[in-house]
Amino acid sequence: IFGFMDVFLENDPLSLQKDILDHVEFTVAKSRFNFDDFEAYQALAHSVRDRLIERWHDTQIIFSKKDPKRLYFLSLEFLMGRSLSNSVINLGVRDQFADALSQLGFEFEVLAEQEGDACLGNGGLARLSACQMDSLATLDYPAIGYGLRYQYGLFRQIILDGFQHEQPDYWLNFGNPWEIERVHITYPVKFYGTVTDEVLNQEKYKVWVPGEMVEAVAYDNPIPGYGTRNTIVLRLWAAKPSDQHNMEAYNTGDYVDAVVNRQKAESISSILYPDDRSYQGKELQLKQQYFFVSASVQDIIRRFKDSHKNFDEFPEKVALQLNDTHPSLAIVEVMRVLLDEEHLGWNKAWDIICKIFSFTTHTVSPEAPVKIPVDLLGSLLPRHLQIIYDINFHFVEKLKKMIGLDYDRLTRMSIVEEGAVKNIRMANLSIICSHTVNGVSRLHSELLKTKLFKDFYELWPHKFQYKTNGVTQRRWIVVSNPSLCALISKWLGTEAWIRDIDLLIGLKDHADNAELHQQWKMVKKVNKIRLAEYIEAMNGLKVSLDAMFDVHTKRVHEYKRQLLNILGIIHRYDCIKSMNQNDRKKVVPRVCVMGGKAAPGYEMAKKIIKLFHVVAEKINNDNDIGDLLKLVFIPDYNVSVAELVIPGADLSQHLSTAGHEASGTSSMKFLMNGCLLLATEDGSTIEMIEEIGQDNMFLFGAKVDEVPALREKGPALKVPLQFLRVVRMIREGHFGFKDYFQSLCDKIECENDYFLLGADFASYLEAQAAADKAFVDEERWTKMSILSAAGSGKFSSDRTIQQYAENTWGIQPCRCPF
Ligand SMILES: CCc1ccc([C@H](C)CC(=O)N[C@@H]2O[C@H](CO)[C@@H](O)[C@H](O)[C@H]2O)cc1
Repeated sequence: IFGFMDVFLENDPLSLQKDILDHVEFTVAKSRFNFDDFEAYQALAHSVRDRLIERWHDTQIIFSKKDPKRLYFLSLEFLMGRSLSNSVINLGVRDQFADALSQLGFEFEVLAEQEGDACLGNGGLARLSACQMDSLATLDYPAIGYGLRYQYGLFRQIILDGFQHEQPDYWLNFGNPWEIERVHITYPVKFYGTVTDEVLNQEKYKVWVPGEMVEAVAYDNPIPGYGTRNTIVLRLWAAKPSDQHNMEAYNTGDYVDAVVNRQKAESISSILYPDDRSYQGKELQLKQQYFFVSASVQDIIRRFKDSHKNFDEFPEKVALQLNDTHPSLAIVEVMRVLLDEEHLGWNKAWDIICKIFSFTTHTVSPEAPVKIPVDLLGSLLPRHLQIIYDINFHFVEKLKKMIGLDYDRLTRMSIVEEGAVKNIRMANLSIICSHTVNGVSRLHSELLKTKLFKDFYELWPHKFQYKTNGVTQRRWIVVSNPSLCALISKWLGTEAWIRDIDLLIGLKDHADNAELHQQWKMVKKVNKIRLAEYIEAMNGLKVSLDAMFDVHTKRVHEYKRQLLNILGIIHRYDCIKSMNQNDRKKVVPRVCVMGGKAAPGYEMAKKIIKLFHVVAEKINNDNDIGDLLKLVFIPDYNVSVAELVIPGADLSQHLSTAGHEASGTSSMKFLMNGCLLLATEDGSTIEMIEEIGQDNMFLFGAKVDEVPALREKGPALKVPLQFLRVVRMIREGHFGFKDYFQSLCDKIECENDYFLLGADFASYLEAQAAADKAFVDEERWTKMSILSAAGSGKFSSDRTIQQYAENTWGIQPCRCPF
């Protein structure tokens, strides 16, 4: 079509060597005869980037030619991790680069270790966004991700004497080869100020006169698809001082102050809020949310107006996805622009809003939905508050007609929460203004319909759907577990599963094949060795490869019940201690691996991390125990650490009290890597049972509909003696820090035990015993492991994105033809 095919960059080892050495000399500016691993990594990264940019340009050409409906994915968090390995694998040039490097005397894997993680997010929601971007690109959907370019990502977790300490993550210290600064793509963002009325050709319009302006600058991160030339973009905004500054300040001599003031602008996008529990109501957090929303909306409308005359087509060309409520101000911002700048009038503007927005919520707990104090919103965004009041007025008027004067319900559904402190309910705003409201698993969606958003479901049942989460098999098998990737391709006789994961089910036919069993065990061994080496390097602990590697890695939260795991470990230790030599021979050796960050202000979570360390201290140094039980806390758990831990796990734990985990996604990564799950029937685990069968999992605990009754019971609730015993051991200081852990014990004793650790303890121990029993039967375990991977296809983010594209966004693939 374009007749300039031959301009493409060559990928033969010789051309690659030349490109890398050119970047050493001209990009890294080091002599091509003397450069170290990090400089080699930087040169390698730039060579790969060149190929990403080339494909990105070709993709943009197709998109602007075909002018398809586009998806705009708005998320305040993207947990991208490392880009090098994923990029060369999706570009299909990993081996070529590895060859070129080895001829230059470098090893690809060694250079890959030089890259730091891009940790621009907290946990589940953030990593899900990254997996979904990979699937959007791979499935050739015309999409753009919008977010914030934090200068400080999620804090580095340092463990000192068993306590978590946070260190700032200045990840841009040595530059970032995976982004392209778009100095010409900038937008002014306004804050504060007043709203006045203006009359234009007899029409009255609102004009917002801001009190402060900053500049948003775009940084583009190319996202390559796998097995396609399509490469889409993740556009992250950074705040810069606006050059519209009032000269006045300078002339009055306080020049330095004026410049310092300017500098302050940059702080808006500087740091990620490390708390994934609830909105702190901080002004800076709200400024961040509006800053990225305003820049993104201006960019979306600019792109639309570049090739469309009027807004009638807008809903046919634009789908806006709200990743939880954090970007929901986008609704009000689009309304403001359509009203105040495009002068479309209320009805036309409102009609467009209701056709373009879709909202996905990721939380179940009633207190999580974001509420913004009216005062704060009114001072920072005076025009937006007016529009929210108008939206609410129209909504409540309509509601009255539909449900009559049921004041309780009207009050519950109002966007404005009256009370001592008036708040704006961002979840209500998001539901009212979105055509679709998605949960992230089937159970989650049921809970939204019957509890969290019951009023809205009864009003608009058609709006409520669910898209069970998924993870990308490119990063979570091909990149992180190359030996399993090769084994699967060999037994399926194709690599097509990497783009079409349902083919994985083909492994089921070989689930009893001894040869596969032997090779499957070998792959797990290789990955356990890699994990054991990392543990020894990080913790100085030598662990036995014959032990069951039992892994519990995720953010630390009381509802995720890392404490239940620790109580189970203390019970196991206590049992072993009271055994005679002979019985000890029957004990299945365990290496209990825990990892995860606690939000800095989350005291209880930090106590749980400390408790794990003091219990580890006791058990790991108890000669009676030896290799029967070892505890390892992996510090600073992030994406690249997960890529190393997950392939090496035999068993992974997902212990959330039923009804508390919206979905869970780490469980999906473990499943894909043939790791068996010990879990409660919560979130997406329920759908896993349907896919692989409960015989291949170790399930325990109260089911979601049993929880309320158990909570009712309070002090009458029967808890096993073993539970009381292990809690008493902690209370009595068996592991030290007696006083420090009292509050932790208080929270799990009888009526306070909101997350039902006592109620679930007995069945938890049974599930653990069942896992021990299965583990010693290697062929049974290996079969369960093969069937777990074989049945994991549903949990690919490709399936999730396909469902969103067809049922929510109404977008079609637009593939680069060459
Ligand atoms: C404003 C503070 C804040 C920041 C992030 C969040 C996230 C929504 C928390 C989160 O990551 N939730 C997790 O989302 C995953 C992806 O859908 C789910 O799999 C997890 O069950 C859910 O806990 C809440 C509040």
